[in-house]
Amino acid sequence: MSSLFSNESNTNPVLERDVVVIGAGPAGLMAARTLKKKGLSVAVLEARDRVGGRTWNGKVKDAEGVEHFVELGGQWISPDQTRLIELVDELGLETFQRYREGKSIYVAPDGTRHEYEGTVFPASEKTIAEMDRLIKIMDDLAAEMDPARPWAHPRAQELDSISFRKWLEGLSDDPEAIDNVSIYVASGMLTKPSYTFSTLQAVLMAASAGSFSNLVDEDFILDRRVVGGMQSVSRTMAEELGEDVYLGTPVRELHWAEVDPTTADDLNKIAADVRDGVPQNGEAREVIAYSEKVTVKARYAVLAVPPNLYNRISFVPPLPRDQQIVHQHISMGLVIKVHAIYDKPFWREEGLSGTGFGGGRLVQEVYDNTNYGKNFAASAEGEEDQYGTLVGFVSDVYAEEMWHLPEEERKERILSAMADYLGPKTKEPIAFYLSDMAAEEWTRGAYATSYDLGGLSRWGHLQNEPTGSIYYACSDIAAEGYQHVDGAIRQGELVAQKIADKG
Ligand SMILES: Cc1cc2nc3c(=O)[nH]c(=O)nc-3n(C[C@H](O)[C@H](O)[C@H](O)COP(=O)(O)OP(=O)(O)OC[C@H]3O[C@@H](n4cnc5c(N)ncnc54)[C@H](O)[C@@H]3O)c2cc1C
Repeated sequence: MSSLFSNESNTNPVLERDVVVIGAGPAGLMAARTLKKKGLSVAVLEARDRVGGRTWNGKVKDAEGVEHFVELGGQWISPDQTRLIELVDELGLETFQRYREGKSIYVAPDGTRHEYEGTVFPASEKTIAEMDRLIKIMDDLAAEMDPARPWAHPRAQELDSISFRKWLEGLSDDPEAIDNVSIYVASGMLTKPSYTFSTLQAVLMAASAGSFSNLVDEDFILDRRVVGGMQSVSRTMAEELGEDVYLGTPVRELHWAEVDPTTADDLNKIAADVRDGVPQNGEAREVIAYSEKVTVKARYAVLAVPPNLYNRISFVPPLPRDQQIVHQHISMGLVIKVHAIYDKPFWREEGLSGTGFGGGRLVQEVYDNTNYGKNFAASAEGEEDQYGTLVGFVSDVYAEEMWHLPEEERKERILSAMADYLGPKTKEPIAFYLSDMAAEEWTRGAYATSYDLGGLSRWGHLQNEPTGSIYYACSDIAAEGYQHVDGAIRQGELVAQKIADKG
């Protein structure tokens, strides 16, 4: 079979390991850590020059040159994310709670600003009752779903054939209630417009977090952060793995099977075929992962990259037809994470928590994201940062709109939208930074990938099935902790266990 890498001119060092792990995000590192603990040898090949994937500690400078700590990617942990909570503890890391004292702000569709306490938006009684009714319907559906097998839900096909927006519109004629309920999954989680993904996908998001009511409760879903940033979880695992982690090493080609030549169609000149990912009568064979720096021969591969990036790797032979089709129907969402730093958390002096919501607005959610513990700024161990940080999110179609604006106009529009919640001081941060991973070659969007309409019920059952000796691990194909770091950790551990069980 012709190949860019498997030829005589390739003089890269060849490593022999039990398992080659592709991707040093939380899923890949957890897989490698677990495999190593079970006595298997590993090599982790990571495309970027850092570990952590979509978790990433960054910094932004103010005009005085002070560097402020920002989390460019994943950061929050909720109480149901028990495997991640345990791991943080095992790694000797600590967490702190998001600031939540004081009143929250709700900006209604007519632009009026309301202060409120608790988790119920101060909408009209009718809208609140309607939201409660819709949330209850979602809770009931989520309770019926096994998040490991959403395609097995009794109404899977029906719920997967209708967009979340259309489905909500069929249940309610209150657009404010629909906007407010849909943001928890659409802009708030899948970061796609609610008319582009199915109700089944929305129910999965709820089931993976325990219930839809959990998604609605920001004090639950955005509960704690890791002192030193979520990337510290990956960094600490990578430190343990030491020289087994190879940075700046994108895997370009993965050899995984011998095809059965008898399946070739000579008459029409169609190459031999790989059926069902089980060549050689079901025998998995050695894999060889090629990169520009090293080649790894291994008994198994763990592909720990988001599904939208599978096709960046050249599989030799090509993957079975099922996989080739499925991978075309999984795509990343799109969201800009806004970081605005202030001399102090001014909103607290006004009795505000920093939390604000407004369904359908440019910035639909803002939170106090003030740091804790020693990072880049002047704070110390065990103390809160003296600077105040706000984080906001600009999702899907709004994110597209913002990137097409000149930089100053973009900043002005976003800060004005945040000021709708927390007042004019919001417009004067001492430092400002927008993170989104759409321009990152090794992610290409945020927060995570999901299926297009109908995809989950049609192909979801294939996403965790190994292909020969290739095992898939990523938060985006997780059950509990779906699209979250907890899901990545669970997935990494699960595939490591499956491989170890094979011996
Ligand atoms: C802005 C943002 C905010 C988020 N907020 C939260 C949050 O608050 N809480 C939460 O729990 N989750 C959050 N998430 C999601 C969370 O970060 C992800 O679920 C998690 O990082 C997924 O881990 P993973 O290992 O599955 O994939 P990734 O983190 O994407 O890691 C995959 C790794 O594979 C590497 N890679 C890709 N292709 C190749 C190749 N060919 N060869 C070698 N390496 C390759 C990549 O460089 C990357 O390092 C957020 C994500 C983003 C982007």
